[in-house]
Amino acid sequence: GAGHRLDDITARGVLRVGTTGDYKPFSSRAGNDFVGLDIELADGLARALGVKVQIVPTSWPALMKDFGENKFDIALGGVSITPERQKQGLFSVGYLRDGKTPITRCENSARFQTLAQIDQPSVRLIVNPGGTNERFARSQAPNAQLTVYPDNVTIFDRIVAGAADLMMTDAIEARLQQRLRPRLCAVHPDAPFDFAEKAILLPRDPALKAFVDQWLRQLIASGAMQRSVDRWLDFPWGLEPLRLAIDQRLLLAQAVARAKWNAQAPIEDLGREAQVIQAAVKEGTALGLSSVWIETVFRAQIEASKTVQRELFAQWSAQHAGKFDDAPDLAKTVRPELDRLTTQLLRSMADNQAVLNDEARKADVARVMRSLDARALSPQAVTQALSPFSPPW
Ligand SMILES: O=C(O)C(=O)C[C@]1(C(=O)O)C=C[C@@H](O)C=C1
Repeated sequence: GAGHRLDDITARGVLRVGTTGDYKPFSSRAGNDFVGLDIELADGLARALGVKVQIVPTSWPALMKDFGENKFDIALGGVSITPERQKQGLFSVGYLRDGKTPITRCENSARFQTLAQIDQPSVRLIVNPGGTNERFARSQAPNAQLTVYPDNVTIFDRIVAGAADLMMTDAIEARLQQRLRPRLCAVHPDAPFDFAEKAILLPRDPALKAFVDQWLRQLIASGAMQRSVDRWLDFPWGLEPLRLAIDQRLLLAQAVARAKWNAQAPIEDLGREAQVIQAAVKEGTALGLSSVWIETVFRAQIEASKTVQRELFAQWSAQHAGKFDDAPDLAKTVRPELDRLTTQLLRSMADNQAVLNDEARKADVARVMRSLDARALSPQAVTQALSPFSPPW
């Protein structure tokens, strides 16, 4: 029963942790890999309990239902203490004080200082559903035009694109997003509209709560909590577009391989390789990247692509596979797509030059870069593709 969950957890040897994975710096998901301040907290808590962590993905709208259905033991990831949630479970002591503040395109900062300014029919407010942000928007700005937008990750791009005027969210997230998206400004993160505390959602087991509270109090009192918060705010989240470009390029090697298999063409095309490198050097040097660095990165991507293709060819040969019905056209569709990714890769390299060259941030760079979907395709190709960014991988 709920009264003996600490015993259940220790007997099982596993702490099941519910988290949404869509809320930086607390909980961020890439594939099946979760990172962030609260993931680190979950790891630390499990270590203190002498058990392993099992992450259970959930969402803001489903959080309390999943908790009620015992899909996980505890939940964290920027979860605020609210009276509704307190009806269903216990909360640990708070580990971070925060509150709602607007985030908007910087030129609009002066227009959205107060709730009176925001609560107007002409104002287009955007909000993610199911959590305290939606509750705050509906209760504090009922006269504004409200768009409920379900993707917490791309919602900030809607503001950049001008599809919405502002969002009201926790100051810590507003601060982080203004770093990631220079056109956005957190309006008054030091003086939020309200106050809420982030805490760990717990089952109604006083023994578990006593253990968690004691552990958290020590972290807070020693200053370790503040150091973690600072570190996760400063985490190189901005590298994600670079990781995505590398991942997409590797995944596209499957389409290249299918086209070549059907055409019975060789995997290696040195003429095309020279073209790819030359185009990348031209475009990248204009962005301020060194030609040596560009060439190193693109050689690695090409080698990784050939690894994927060779592995697939070996598999298809062994299966005596025939031609594919759905092979794409290499020249008309696949290579233009690769060229588009070249641009994306170079831009994100240029945007992140300082971080990538910072010896002190090597471990964090590795942490962001490692979760590639293409790992399921070929671990060796992933190692090759990532090798220029922080050896050894
Ligand atoms: O475009 C191709 O033909 C590919 O196989 C892709 C690619 C690349 O990664 O850019 C890889 C190997 C070839 O030698 C040339 C280019």
